[in-house]
Amino acid sequence: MMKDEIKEVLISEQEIQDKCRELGQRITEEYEGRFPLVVGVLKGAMPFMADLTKRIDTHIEMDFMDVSSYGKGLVSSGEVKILKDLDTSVEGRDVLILEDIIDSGLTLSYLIELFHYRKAKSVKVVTLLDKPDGRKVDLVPDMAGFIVPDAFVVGYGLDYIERYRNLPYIGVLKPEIYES
Ligand SMILES: O=P(O)(O)OC[C@H]1O[C@H](OP(=O)(O)OP(=O)(O)O)[C@H](O)[C@@H]1O
Ligand SMILES: Nc1nc2[nH]cnc2c(=O)[nH]1
Repeated sequence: MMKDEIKEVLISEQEIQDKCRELGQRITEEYEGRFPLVVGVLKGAMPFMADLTKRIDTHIEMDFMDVSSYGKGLVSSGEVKILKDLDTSVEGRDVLILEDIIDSGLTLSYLIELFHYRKAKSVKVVTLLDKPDGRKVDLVPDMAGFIVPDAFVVGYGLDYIERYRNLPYIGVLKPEIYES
């Protein structure tokens, strides 16, 4: 079974759900009456977007972007390519980007710059996981769920070669998975 391939659970399903409730409350308070555009970054942010937005008790608009850093697998190359753009204009909007993880920070710094260039009124970032040790650019999220160590994590949207996104928790894989 898939769960037998996990060496260690770092963040449990319950901890993730509790964090979504807490972040949802903070977002509700901050964005009440502002009708923000909440942008989920595919594919990784999909489970977080689904759970977190249900905890936001004010009107929001949801949209998605699919960006890919070239070089799949364990290492990000730093080049970002738009695979699916927003359906909505960000001009004059309060944009809240939802990410599953910030590692090098390259994906997000690209998106933040892009949304400012497109004349968003404000651009903020909420990430479930923050891996500060992986940073290649100076970027601090406005809200972060959990700090994770400098290890490759999977689950709850995060993949290894497109697998493990459907795990309900965050964990690290057994070393033999990378060898096979
Ligand atoms: O801070 P960075 O080093 O840029 O890494 C973070 C990005 O990497 C992952 O996405 P990926 O490009 O693997 O696409 P995916 O969400 O479709 O798996 C993750 O979902 C973040 O978007
Ligand atoms: N699955 C996964 N994707 C990432 N993208 C950037 N860092 C990570 C990570 O630790 N795990």
